[in-house]
Amino acid sequence: MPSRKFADGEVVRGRWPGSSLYYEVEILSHDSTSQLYTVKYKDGTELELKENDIKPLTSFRQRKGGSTSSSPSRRRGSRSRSRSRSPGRPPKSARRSASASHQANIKEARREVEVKLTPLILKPFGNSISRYNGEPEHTERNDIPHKNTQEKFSLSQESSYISTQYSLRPRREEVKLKEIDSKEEKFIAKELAVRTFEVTPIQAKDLEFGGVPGVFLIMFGLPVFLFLLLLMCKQKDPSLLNFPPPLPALYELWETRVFGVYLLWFLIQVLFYLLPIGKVVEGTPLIDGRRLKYRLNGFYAFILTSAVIGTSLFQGVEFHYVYSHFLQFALGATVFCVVLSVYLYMRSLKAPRNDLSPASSGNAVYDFFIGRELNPRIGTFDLKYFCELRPGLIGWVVINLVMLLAEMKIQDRAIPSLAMILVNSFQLLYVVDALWNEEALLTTMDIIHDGFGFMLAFGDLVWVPFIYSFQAFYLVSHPNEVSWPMASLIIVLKLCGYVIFRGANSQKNAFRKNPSDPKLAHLKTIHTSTGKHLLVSGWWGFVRHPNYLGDLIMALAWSLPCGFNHILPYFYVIYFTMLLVHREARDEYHCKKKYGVAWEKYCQRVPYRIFPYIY
Ligand SMILES: NC(=O)C1=CN([C@@H]2O[C@H](COP(=O)(O)OP(=O)(O)OC[C@H]3O[C@@H](n4cnc5c(N)ncnc54)[C@H](OP(=O)(O)O)[C@@H]3O)[C@@H](O)[C@H]2O)C=CC1
Ligand SMILES: CC(C)CCC[C@@H](C)[C@H]1CC=C2C3=C(CC[C@@]21C)[C@@]1(C)CC[C@H](O)C(C)(C)[C@@H]1CC3
Repeated sequence: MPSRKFADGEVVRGRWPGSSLYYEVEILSHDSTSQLYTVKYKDGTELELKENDIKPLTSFRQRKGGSTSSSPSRRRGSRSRSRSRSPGRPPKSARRSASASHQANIKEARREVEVKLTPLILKPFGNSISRYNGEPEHTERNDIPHKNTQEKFSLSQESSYISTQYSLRPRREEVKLKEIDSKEEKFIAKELAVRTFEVTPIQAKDLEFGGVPGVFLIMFGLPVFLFLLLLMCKQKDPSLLNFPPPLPALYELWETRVFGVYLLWFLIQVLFYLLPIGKVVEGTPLIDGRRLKYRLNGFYAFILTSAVIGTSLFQGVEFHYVYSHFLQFALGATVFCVVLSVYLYMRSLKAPRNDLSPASSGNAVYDFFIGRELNPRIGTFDLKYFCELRPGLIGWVVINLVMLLAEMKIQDRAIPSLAMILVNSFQLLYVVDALWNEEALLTTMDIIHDGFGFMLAFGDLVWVPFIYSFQAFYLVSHPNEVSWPMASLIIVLKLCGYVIFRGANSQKNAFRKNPSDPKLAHLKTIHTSTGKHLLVSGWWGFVRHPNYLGDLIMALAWSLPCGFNHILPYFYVIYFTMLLVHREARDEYHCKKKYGVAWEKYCQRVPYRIFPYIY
């Protein structure tokens, strides 16, 4: 049996493939068949190396008077670029978790290090570390001499992501490096000037949602559609074959008191958001390396809201008012959302370029919809983050409760129907889960890529509370008796969906947080040119979006308690399938750009997107 020279866990120097440069790595495992070692660089990058490409730490010459200035952060002072991750600068979490002896090893190794790891910013937009270059082996490219800065930094017009690349250079090239750095800076500054929203040609960017006409239609069509749906649902026979009821005039729907109640609700949620309880975490790095801080207190806000609602019920507050003025509330929320969107657009005109969303295009209509500013904040108050989880999502649960009480009142029931209980508890679980796992929101497309504009404002503040509660609204005027065997089947379906949804989301979040989490050691991964890995087994080896699959199964379980008399309560499942299929396509587009051939490899290994053997 062939012997191995290095043991698992040993800290050694590994050659950066394609170069003669060595970096400190940790041996993770050894494959006796291929004779390859799997090693991990300090940034978490894992590679397979031959034994010849690995040297013990002791075989490196000790630098006299070893300065520790090899750290990119020290060399570059406080400039934001130094914050980018590189094999030479491990992420904070990795630094924290290392043992004391390992730390000593790292310090020792730093003194000896003969090379520099320089993160180079290639693109001026976005806040995720990504690049597209069409090949999975980032290691091969990094030592290519960059004679032509312009060529090296050529930017694909449609990409909106910041790209970070590790450049490996011997120490003696420091002076040259500085010259290149200053060229890079000039180039990036020039690029920034060119790639502003004012001058970016719209046609050069792939606009999503059908471009300007598409978003125009969505912005006017969706509110009208919302009111039509609610009006149809209130009809005795809500068949689609029936002529839709006429939309009431705006003045008939507007009630200042309702709007006041809505504002009060919003302000209570603002107050809860501002409470200094809950842990503070950092979001993903922004274009300039900054990481915004977010307080995770959504779950506390939910508990406090429940206490307020419980007390109000006890005090005899008439919650039926919300049901009897449901359309007026929907209009109040829509007006609020339009005002908010105008405010968001106006303030974005003054926002620094670095704060713009990678999705913004330069077209006023499109940007009003998609959101021009990525993370609009008033002080530490993050408007998008707040709206995504609080007033709408918690509001949805409160509206469901209102529907449950309305059902009891209108149908003269002593207890709510089983169908209503199922719908309420399933959706309550969904919302509590979102608030409990609040941190996961920070890596969603909405936070990382989309700006805060009409789309998310309307989605968060109007669509979620007034459409996602549609099944409960339907049951108030269209009772459906569910048998216990049927209820049991629906519960099993809901739980299956939840297990897939939560399992997939938790697996990915844990992997992104710590790729070498021992709990995930059994999972297979492929590495990508960005240094990040993609899971190709476990949930993410089943289909490419297992979390969407779970979410859709849950959506079906929410509609089934409404029975099969009408298609209307299945509207959510139909809409949600369309939303997630479209979202999957958007994500696919971004991932292809980010991961290039590695993504294609992943698609080959995991051919189905959402539904196994179907799509
Ligand atoms: N109820 C609702 O109305 C809605 C619910 N949702 C739910 O929100 C959740 C978040 O959705 P969303 O933000 O769209 O996207 P995902 O949580 O699915 O995240 C997609 C990202 O995950 C990473 N990724 C993709 N494949 C892999 C892989 N194989 N291994 C590791 N990482 C991978 C990529 O980012 P990177 O590599 O950069 O980490 C990709 O961009 C989902 O559960 C969804 O169902 C979403 C929309 C609406
Ligand atoms: C109507 C518009 C054209 C589209 C609106 C889409 C929005 C309704 C959704 C976009 C992404 C969302 C997410 C959730 C709710 C719906 C919206 C706002 C989410 C908060 C639901 C709970 C989940 O657990 C989640 C992962 C936190 C979701 C994040 C995305």
